[in-house]
Amino acid sequence: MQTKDTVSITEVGPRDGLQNEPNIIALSTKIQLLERLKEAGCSSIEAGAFVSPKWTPQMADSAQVFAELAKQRADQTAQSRSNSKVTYSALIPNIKGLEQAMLSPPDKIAVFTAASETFSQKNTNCSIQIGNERVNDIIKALKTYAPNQTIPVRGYISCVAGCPYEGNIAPSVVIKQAEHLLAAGCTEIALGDTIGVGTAKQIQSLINDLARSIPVSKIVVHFHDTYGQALANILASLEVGVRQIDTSVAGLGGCPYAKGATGNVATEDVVFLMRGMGLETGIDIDALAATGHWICQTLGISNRSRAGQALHAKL
Ligand SMILES: CC(C)(COP(=O)([O-])OP(=O)([O-])OC[C@H]1O[C@@H](n2cnc3c(N)ncnc32)[C@H](O)[C@@H]1OP(=O)([O-])[O-])[C@@H](O)C(=O)NCCC(=O)NCCSC(=O)C[C@@](C)(O)CC(=O)[O-]
Repeated sequence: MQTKDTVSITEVGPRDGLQNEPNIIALSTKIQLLERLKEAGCSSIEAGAFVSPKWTPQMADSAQVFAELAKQRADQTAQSRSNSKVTYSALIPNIKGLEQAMLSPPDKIAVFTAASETFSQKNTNCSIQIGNERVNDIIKALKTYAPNQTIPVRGYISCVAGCPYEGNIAPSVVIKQAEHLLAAGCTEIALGDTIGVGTAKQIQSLINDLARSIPVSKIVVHFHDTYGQALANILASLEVGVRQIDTSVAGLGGCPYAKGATGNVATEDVVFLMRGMGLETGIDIDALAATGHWICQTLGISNRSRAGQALHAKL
């Protein structure tokens, strides 16, 4: 449960970030990244996706990732388990994905939909309506897999501030979609500005509109930084009560179905901002910056975090 001075960050680099890398990434690199993020204090991490390997080959080894996480947890003593409790979540598109995920159950699952018909087709090969039916099926099936345990379900909505194919998206479509996801049993709604076109006033207005039917405590902001607006949009979201933010270490990522889209806002930049505002994230920014530098070196890519670069230059 968050207090007034706390912000909850979900690190999505291992999923949203790595899914876009052009080269296949070794399982050991993924495991090491997860370990380093945990050591840096990240307490909520989206660790993989049980999507079709034909569609997103970088996530094809997610079953191994979650098996390794389960093994690590089993090897820990009860004491160290409670000291280092991290919520690992997985993206699930359909029943087949859920079946595979439940072999080493994630702590949380994330279903994903869109506020744009065209994006829904490009990303999941189905309409918004069919996507919603899949969400209903997944949540219903989840109860049979884990009858004695409540596994929280995040519901993503892509393209909340604009679509690469359809342009403007009406807030009413986002609201309707969020209401559907909540009614289906989602415990939180992640607003994806997939192509980073949202601006502060627009985002604030969307959240205020949404907050009429959804408690703001259930809203997560998931901003890509393509147009350099993500930090401003996070600040605007905080002003209207949002306390859950998605970020990606070193700004890893992009979107395979949105040309030119960059990664999520960098975790280092957000932690730097939160620290300055006196909002606690539980993340050690130096350890995080070292992790951002390490993963970029390992993958041979540039670090998109401004704070991460500055902190690393001082080392
Ligand atoms: C939804 C599907 C699966 C439909 O894909 P489809 O091709 O329509 O699936 P299908 O049901 O027709 O089945 C075709 C084949 O795929 C297999 N299949 C079917 N499902 C699975 C599965 N789960 N895992 C493994 N295999 C699967 C299935 O078994 C069958 O195999 P075959 O008989 O041909 O050998 C596909 O479109 C898909 O995987 N899409 C996901 C693409 C993706 O990873 N996108 C990125 C994540 S979303 C995102 O990044 C946005 C977000 C969340 O970050 C928010 C934001 O920023 O906006």
